Amino acid sequence: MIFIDNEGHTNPKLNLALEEYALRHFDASTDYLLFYINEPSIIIGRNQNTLEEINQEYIDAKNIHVVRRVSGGGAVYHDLGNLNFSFITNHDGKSISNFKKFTAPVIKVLNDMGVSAELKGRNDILVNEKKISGTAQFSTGKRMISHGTLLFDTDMSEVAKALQVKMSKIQSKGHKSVRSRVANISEFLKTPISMANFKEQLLIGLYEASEPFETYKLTEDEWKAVHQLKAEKYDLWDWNFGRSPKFNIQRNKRFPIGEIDLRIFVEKGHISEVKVFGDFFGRQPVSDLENILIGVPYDKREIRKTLENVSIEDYFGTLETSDFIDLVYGSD
Ligand SMILES: Nc1ncnc2c1ncn2[C@@H]1O[C@H](COP(=O)(O)OC(=O)CCCC[C@@H]2CCSS2)[C@@H](O)[C@H]1O
Repeated sequence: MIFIDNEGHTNPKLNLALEEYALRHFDASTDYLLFYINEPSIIIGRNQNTLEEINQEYIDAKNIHVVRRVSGGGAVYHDLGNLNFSFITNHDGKSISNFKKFTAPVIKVLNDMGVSAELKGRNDILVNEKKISGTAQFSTGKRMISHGTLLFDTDMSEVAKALQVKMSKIQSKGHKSVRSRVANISEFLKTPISMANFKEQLLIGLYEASEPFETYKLTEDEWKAVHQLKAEKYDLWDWNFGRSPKFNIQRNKRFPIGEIDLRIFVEKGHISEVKVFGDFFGRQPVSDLENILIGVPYDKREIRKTLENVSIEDYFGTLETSDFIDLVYGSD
């Protein structure tokens, strides 16, 4: 087993790029272990609709990263109190759902620390019925990633707030997260230890489970390639938001001019169809407004920009542009 040194980076986009790079390009004749800790972020599963998983207003205000990962499963919150472990190994054709193999050594180390952790359900590690770790896998060709979180001393109020979805009435085939009661490992330790110490103990425990163990430092060229993958994938709105499965939203609201009922269809992150119904009267056919919105990324800033020079009153009578934007994107 070779331990990959991530040099203490805490940018989730860089860490996920490093993980994917190692999966695709590192020596396929050996196993790797990577640890990473991310600054506040929500990490979305491969097949999720990002907007159905996040509290957009909250994450904007708090500058929380939103990043999609390559593995499936639900959305989790990371901060500097959450340690991620990632095994990069060969794929034997069977073990793609064999989480046990990868979680067992981690659980053993926790048990040795006096924490009564156990694997529950398909892929959660629980202590006293509370989740302290969520895991997921991804495979490509002969290689696979089996990775998981370890809530050590994460700010739990942030977990709840950042993942509390406000976007209403969305329908999609996106994978929905399974919400659980969560806890920090530090709560279950008799003697308090720091994250650095926890990380070290975990590494030593995993080391004992699979000697020989050495550390690998990436070359300058490899780091360059990791940064390139970050720039071309993990930094992009198209990957983090746009790649969501198609969804539709239905919203209606009563205004002094009458009721407006809206249906929006979003594909590959862009508005593909809009239907506006209602008992309002405008000077222009509302289908013109529907057409203006087609092709626009389903993103509040982009929608605002598109409607900047559009006279909303032409379509509805007395109605503020901001009220219409709130109807299109939601303000709740
Ligand atoms: N950090 C963290 N760890 C464990 N559980 C969490 C965390 N954040 C939130 N949650 C809880 O899990 C559910 C979602 O559970 P769900 O089962 O839907 O999803 C997962 O567990 C995915 C784990 C992905 C692990 C990857 C490893 C490296 S990068 S991310 C969420 O609604 C919260 O209740």
